[in-house]
Amino acid sequence: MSVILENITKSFNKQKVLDNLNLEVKKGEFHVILGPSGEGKSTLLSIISGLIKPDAGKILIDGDIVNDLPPQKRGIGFVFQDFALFPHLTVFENVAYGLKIRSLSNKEIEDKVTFYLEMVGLEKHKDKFPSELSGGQKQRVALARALVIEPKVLLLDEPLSHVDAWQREKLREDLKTIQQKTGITTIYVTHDRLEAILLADKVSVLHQGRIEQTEPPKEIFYQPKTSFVARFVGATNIFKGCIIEIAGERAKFKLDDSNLIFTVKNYPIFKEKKEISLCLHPEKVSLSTVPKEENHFLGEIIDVKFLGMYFRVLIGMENVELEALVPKEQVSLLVPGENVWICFSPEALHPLCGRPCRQPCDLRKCKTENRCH
Ligand SMILES: Nc1ncnc2c1ncn2[C@@H]1O[C@H](COP(=O)(O)OP(=O)(O)OP(=O)(O)O)[C@@H](O)[C@H]1O
Repeated sequence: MSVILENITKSFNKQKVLDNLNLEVKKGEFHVILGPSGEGKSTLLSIISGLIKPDAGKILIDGDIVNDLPPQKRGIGFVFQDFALFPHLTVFENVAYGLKIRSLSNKEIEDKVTFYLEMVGLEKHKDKFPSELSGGQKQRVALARALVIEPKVLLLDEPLSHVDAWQREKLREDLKTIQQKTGITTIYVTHDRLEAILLADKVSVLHQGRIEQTEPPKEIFYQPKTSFVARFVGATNIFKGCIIEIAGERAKFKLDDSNLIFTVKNYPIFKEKKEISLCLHPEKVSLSTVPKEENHFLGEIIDVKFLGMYFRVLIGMENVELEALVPKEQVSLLVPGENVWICFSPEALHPLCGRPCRQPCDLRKCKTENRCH
């Protein structure tokens, strides 16, 4: 079932948390809402489920407006961050609870609970109490309990945040498999960009009460459209400057406060003398002892941080600092104080909007000066 939110607004104590928010989740989609803590992610899920009423706006499930339907009539399964299991009931009884209050027969309850406990890999633990389970197992019970009522939509509120790192990976994989198997429309909120990449068909980034960009994970990560999205997904190199020349497939971009000129792919929104910001993902920068690529600049290594498989390298060049994420094989190059060639392709640079649009931003449609820029 599809879920559509139209112009949802919600304030607490006169403080706006959601501000004319629009969102479209297609049938069968695994949709991740990504945003920092306190941006209103849980509020958004509570509004969809009916636990909280919006101050304004419409909630549509499968095309029907459900604003006035109570939570139990919306056909929604909810998995909370903190499991919210009944401590005095066994795993089986926790999962069976939603079916009992719907007055199903004992046989139907037995069959459905067994089916979903098998799906989440907990059939052997059905007689245990929540206190006898690990965090990951508790969240599997919560997932089975949400699925057993066969909801039209599954909402998950940071379900992996109280699960240890080892179990988190396995549970994340299982969640994706279960969602694909059941085909249930799923909305998953998180502040963790890795979870968003690994799980989502589509990611929506929430900022200042609105969805700032909705796209598949690859586009969100490599083609962020606002500086907030860029920073949040790790595209930390953001340059302000001006398009000074356009020639066919290429444009020249001069950075503010520097003599540096980058060669950029020519985007339809570019015009000569246009002021714009470009972002460059640190992964798209390579460091070399010899100049490579259309963009190559000599810089000085300022700092090197070890991140496991990669090094995060801070390099300075002509009033500009830039981050590169480079594989550890390049470690011999990386000595603070040494010079190094900073290389990247024109395609690695992406234009950003000056300010967010009311609708999720789409630069391809944004050809005029006055909408996004
Ligand atoms: N019932 C409430 N009464 C008053 N303020 C609330 C209520 N619920 C949420 N808020 C406030 O609304 C804002 C958004 O909260 P919300 O829990 O939706 O954010 P979140 O993005 O889910 O954060 P987190 O990732 O930390 O869970 C916060 O400032 C919070 O204090």
